[in-house]
Amino acid sequence: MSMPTIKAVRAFTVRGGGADYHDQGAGHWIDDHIGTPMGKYPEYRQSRQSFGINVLGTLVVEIEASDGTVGFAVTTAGEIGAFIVEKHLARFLIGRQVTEIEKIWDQMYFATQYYGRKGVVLNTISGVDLALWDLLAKVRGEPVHALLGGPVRDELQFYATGARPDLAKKMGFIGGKMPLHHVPAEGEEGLRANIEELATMRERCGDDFWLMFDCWMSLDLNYATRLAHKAHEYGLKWIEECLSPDDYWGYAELRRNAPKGMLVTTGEHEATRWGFRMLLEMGCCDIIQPDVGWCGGITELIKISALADAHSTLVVPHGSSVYSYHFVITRQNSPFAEFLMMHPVPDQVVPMFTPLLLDEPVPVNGRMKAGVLDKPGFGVRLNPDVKLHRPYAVG
Ligand SMILES: C[C@H](O)[C@H](O)CC(=O)C(=O)O
Ligand SMILES: [Mg+2]
Repeated sequence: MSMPTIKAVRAFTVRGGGADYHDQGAGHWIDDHIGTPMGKYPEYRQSRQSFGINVLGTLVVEIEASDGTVGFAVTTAGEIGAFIVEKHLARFLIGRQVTEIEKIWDQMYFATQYYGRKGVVLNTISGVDLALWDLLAKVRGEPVHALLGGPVRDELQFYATGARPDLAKKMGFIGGKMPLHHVPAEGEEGLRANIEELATMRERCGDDFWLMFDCWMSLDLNYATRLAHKAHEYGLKWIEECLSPDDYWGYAELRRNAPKGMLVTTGEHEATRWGFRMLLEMGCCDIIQPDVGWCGGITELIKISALADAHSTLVVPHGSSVYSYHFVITRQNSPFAEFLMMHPVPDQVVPMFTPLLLDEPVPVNGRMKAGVLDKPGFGVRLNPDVKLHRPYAVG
């Protein structure tokens, strides 16, 4: 069977929400005194935007095939990503068959290795990879999950990430992960405030609802260990991303020190099979949380997930909307998924990448039927009302 070839690669940037979900307006829960590694500086404590969490913006990668089919994907990489796509990566795609995903990934990774390996370069490679999967699935007239082996369950179950687990419970989610608001530099008072918040949510949500803390790389080992033990009294299910992603040794120690029954999770800022190999072989966590838009795309997540499975470790991808749903529905070692609450309060469910995509599915009563994903590609369209900017158009 002759396959179409790749005719054009285009990279756009977008501001305001979308894949850079931290790029929100004023008053959003996601920018309200959340603990970060910059929290040691009082002037950067109240707002993550104050230290530039949203400087990148969204990158949209569009890939057009010789038969006119267009695949696309979105990730967090903005103008830097657009430069890398148009000036460097496009050469590995133009003229290739749409099936050559594995070879293209290998060439993108090793051609950028001298300045890449992680971070914005891997976000960008992920965006190209996801657009290739979208394109191939559209050419074949199938959903991406079918290319990955098909669903292993009838529906996805979600926990919600947001400042109000009590509201998430009312909306049918299986759990609520809240941001940790105070960092070690805020002392014992901050630690007490963190625990009081958990106690309040436990009171409102009852004993059986999952509650988790997302610590967004903001703690040190000693504080994380103390927090974990105090939070255990309130049945905290897991403690997430406590330390720097580079501190594999700290994570291994934290996992040894954590109270029995509490899970240690991390990995949303980790990338590639080599990065996750460190987390898995060093026994850093109970659940890995790769973001498919940052870790290397679907091509790399397949390898990361297989490695995790061999280490009896669950894979619950970070955010990433449809790109994650199409993967999670196909894997036994991904028993549930994350839904990031992007409503500012958040008292209602809105699409995670709002307003960038059309047809982006959302959980209903904390669940999503597999059939909702039965559309060609990732099943989403770019919203024509959102203004795209192409800074590095070639030719
Ligand atoms: C709420 C967290 O600080 C972050 O914005 C999202 C995240 O880490 C997660 O969803 O996990
Ligand atoms: Mg997180």
